[in-house]
Amino acid sequence: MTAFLSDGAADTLVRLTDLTLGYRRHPAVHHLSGGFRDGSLTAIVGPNGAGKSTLLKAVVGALPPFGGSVTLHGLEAADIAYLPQQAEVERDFPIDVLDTVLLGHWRRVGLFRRIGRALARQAEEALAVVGLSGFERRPIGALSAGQFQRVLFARMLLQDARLILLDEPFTAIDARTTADLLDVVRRWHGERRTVVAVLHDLDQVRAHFPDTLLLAREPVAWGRTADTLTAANLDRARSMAEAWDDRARPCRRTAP
Ligand SMILES: Nc1ncnc2c1ncn2[C@@H]1O[C@H](COP(=O)(O)OP(=O)(O)OP(=O)(O)O)[C@@H](O)[C@H]1O
Repeated sequence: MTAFLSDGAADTLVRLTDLTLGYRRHPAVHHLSGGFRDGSLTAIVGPNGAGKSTLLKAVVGALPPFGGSVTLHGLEAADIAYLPQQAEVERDFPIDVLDTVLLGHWRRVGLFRRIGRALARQAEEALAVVGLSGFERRPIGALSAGQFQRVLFARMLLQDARLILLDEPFTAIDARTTADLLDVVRRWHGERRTVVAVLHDLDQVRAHFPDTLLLAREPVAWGRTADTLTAANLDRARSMAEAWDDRARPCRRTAP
């Protein structure tokens, strides 16, 4: 059975209305409607190229929709933390771990305000939460992929965002680091922040994520994880992705 979250719920923090997204007029996500509830913890899953990263980019406002809309209820830019895929994060510049974490504050304190002792202490505490005490003065270029991901989570801890969007946060990350960072995700959920994560490990999703959006260019199902990740829905997502033609012409379907 296909379940869809009602997008009219009063506690919806992010509402998607008949959202169609794409690049250079080629659609990547079609006619998606639904909502992320305030305080919910949602996984977005689907085959490669299903439009998962594209959807996160639209929610942060980095990609204007072809059609439909993203409505953020009572959220400002500073309330949103977005972690792109590792491959998209630049770490060639000479900056150390502590300063990277402190960048989590820039939207609130401004780039050129002096960082006081209290803020530096918060950054150190965030590093302790992710298991990186003692790494403060290490250049970020000298970290392993897992250590760097811990730094980015520490930065998000400092950001104190209401909506946290994570794009494949545990890809190429070892089991120990994944477990530690999943603890951070659970902590955010316990604090009633809204967390949305693009993930590929379905066992991990079933174990830790109460809600799931299954996407295959078009939405397949969106609701409680157990109702969404059924064999039938997963089969459907697979066949929808295989049937997709990347050279498809711009979408002409009208809203239902
Ligand atoms: N910058 C871009 N320019 C043009 N097309 C793009 C761009 N980014 C993504 N696409 C295309 O949009 C479609 C959806 O891509 P997207 O990265 O959102 O998928 P995904 O579900 O996140 O995939 P994966 O699981 O492989 O990360 C794909 O066909 C992809 O090739």
